[in-house]
Amino acid sequence: MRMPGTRFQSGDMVMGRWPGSSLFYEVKVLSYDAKIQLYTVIYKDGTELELREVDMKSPTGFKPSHRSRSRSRSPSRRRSRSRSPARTTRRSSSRTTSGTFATETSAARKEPKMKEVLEIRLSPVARPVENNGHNKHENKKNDTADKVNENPAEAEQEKKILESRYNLRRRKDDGDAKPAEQTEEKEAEQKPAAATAPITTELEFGGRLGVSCMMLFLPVAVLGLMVVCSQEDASLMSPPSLPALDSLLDPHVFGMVVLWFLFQALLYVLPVGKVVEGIPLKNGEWLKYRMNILHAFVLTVATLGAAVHQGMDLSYIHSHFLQLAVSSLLFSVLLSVYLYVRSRWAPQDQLAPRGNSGSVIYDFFMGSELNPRIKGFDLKYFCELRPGLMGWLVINAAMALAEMKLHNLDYPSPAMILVNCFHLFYVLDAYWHEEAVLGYMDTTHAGFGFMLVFGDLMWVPFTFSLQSYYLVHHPNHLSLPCIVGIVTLNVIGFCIFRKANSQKNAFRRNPSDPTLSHLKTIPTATGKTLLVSGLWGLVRHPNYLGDLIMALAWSLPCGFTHILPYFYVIYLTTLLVHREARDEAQCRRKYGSVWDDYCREVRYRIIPRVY
Ligand SMILES: NC(=O)C1=CN([C@@H]2O[C@H](COP(=O)(O)OP(=O)(O)OC[C@H]3O[C@@H](n4cnc5c(N)ncnc54)[C@H](OP(=O)(O)O)[C@@H]3O)[C@@H](O)[C@H]2O)C=CC1
Ligand SMILES: CC(C)CCC[C@@H](C)[C@H]1CC=C2C3=C(CC[C@@]21C)[C@@]1(C)CC[C@H](O)C[C@@H]1CC3
Repeated sequence: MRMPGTRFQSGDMVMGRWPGSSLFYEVKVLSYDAKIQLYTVIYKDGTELELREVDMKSPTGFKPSHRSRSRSRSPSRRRSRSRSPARTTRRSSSRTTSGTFATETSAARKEPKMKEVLEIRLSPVARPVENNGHNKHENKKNDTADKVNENPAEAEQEKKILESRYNLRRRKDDGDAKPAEQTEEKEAEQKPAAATAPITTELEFGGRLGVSCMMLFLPVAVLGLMVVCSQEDASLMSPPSLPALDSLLDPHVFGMVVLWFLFQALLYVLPVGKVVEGIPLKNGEWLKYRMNILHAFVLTVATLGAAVHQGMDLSYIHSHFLQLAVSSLLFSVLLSVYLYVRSRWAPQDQLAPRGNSGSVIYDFFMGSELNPRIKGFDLKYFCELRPGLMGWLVINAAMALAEMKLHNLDYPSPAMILVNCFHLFYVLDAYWHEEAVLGYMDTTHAGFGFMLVFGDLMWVPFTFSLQSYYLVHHPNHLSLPCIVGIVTLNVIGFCIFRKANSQKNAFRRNPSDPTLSHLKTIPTATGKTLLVSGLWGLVRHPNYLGDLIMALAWSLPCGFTHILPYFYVIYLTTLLVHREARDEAQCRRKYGSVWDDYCREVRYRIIPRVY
């Protein structure tokens, strides 16, 4: 793609300086950000970094060094042989000239060792996700801490070297990198150019065909599961008796879905709760978010409680379950169309890196705009936590009432109580850690399109509540030891999930946090470090492990007669395995060969000794 006003163009193969050295490697130019005047380039080993124009040269005039022909090694392979990239910077240039596609300028060879180092600007670091607003600057210092090195003096020395040598800046589309300041001198030197969004070339989910199939199949699957769940024989093998199609779309029910969405939107804009800064935009602005979800939850419970007290029958949700799902689907489609249309006018620097392929169907599914907002109203953040997750809890409560009504019970069954309590606890935990969601992958990387809209507004409330829906029609007796066993399993899962997430969030907020000083870490070239001990040394995604253990505990109260209540476990396993692979690819791009070092250190992905 043509990038006006720049010396290098997207797709050009040029020589890019390896930060902290005088070595130049062949790199491919991916894009240019005019606002911060940095090129995103990719090295041959897959490391993506951002370089200034002064650190890039045209390939003509470079000669490969002698040894380069016989021993081919990428910058990071050289590094990984001995040390992490942070440490590599200490090595003398003579030792590092043996890479094939590493070539050294003759001028650079003559430079004294310290002068070889670029004028360094330390990589901007992760934005705090749970404590935003206080420590922007503190983080810049802290994230360079190298805790692998147990000797404080040496660690300090290493930190200084990093700080003084690195001129790396993480790719902006990694989401949490704050654009670095340019010196006035440099700004004057560089020509302004139009901001362009990188074109998505690697299509996920099987590309256009894959996402088209998903868009047709997923809604049908949700409705199919709901129909099967309500039948006496909830077997996936027995053909379900289908409801009349014209009964599925009820304008009254659709009105209720819209009302629910608007009610939650109203609670979101209430001027209560603190406002925090979230992820930065490509133009360097920080988005602001209001944290008032617990207020919204309490007000929702109070409003529904008052409505029930006034005679509203919550079991309406049970009797109109399918219609509600169809209306939510229709609402999701309409919202996704709106999002796609508005994304066509969105500024380039606000497009999501994964949803800008140029294919209508693919971009509609993935979402083109990263953070679509109407004034300050953030549609993605709002949908991720509010109408769907709260709707899920309301559906669960309605199912408990329906069970009592259907079976003439004074109280819901123990199985129903367990399922309701587990789900409530999970959602409340997410609400308690509301700010943490600002740092999760979906918030930082994903565009807001059909996948997430449908996921948030139809998939979450109507598939996550299948267990309680199932129990209405399929009571399951639980003995006391069973109850104790299931609760214990859920507690174990929750402890792993919470500890892993809190540890990572606290570490990203402040890598020098004294409560985490016992944990080992490895540094990366971006200035960020990775945890390699404790839960994060056991597997690469301990938070996923905890989530999966909880998922199992939620299904067990439904017994073993049918597979349907285990749908959530199957879904979550599939989603998290896929998500892990996506995250892995992303981290490999971000951290280069240090990620491989990390993977060697922490061998298993989600389940210790198994996977
Ligand atoms: N119930 C459900 O349906 C779903 C639940 N979830 C849950 O949501 C939560 C968030 O999940 P998700 O956003 O996918 O992923 P994570 O919260 O695990 O975030 C992954 C990021 O963490 C950082 N990271 C990875 N390894 C390390 C390490 N060793 N040390 C420090 N940082 C590391 C990397 O980012 P960087 O280095 O750039 O900081 C990586 O990109 C999870 O608990 C998950 O279980 C998720 C999806 C669906
Ligand atoms: C349509 C597809 C099948 C995929 C849908 C995916 C979504 C349902 C999930 C994507 C990421 C999610 C997260 C959560 C809920 C499910 C979705 C929206 C949480 C909010 C659940 C509570 C956790 O504490 C945080 C999670 C963040 C990611």
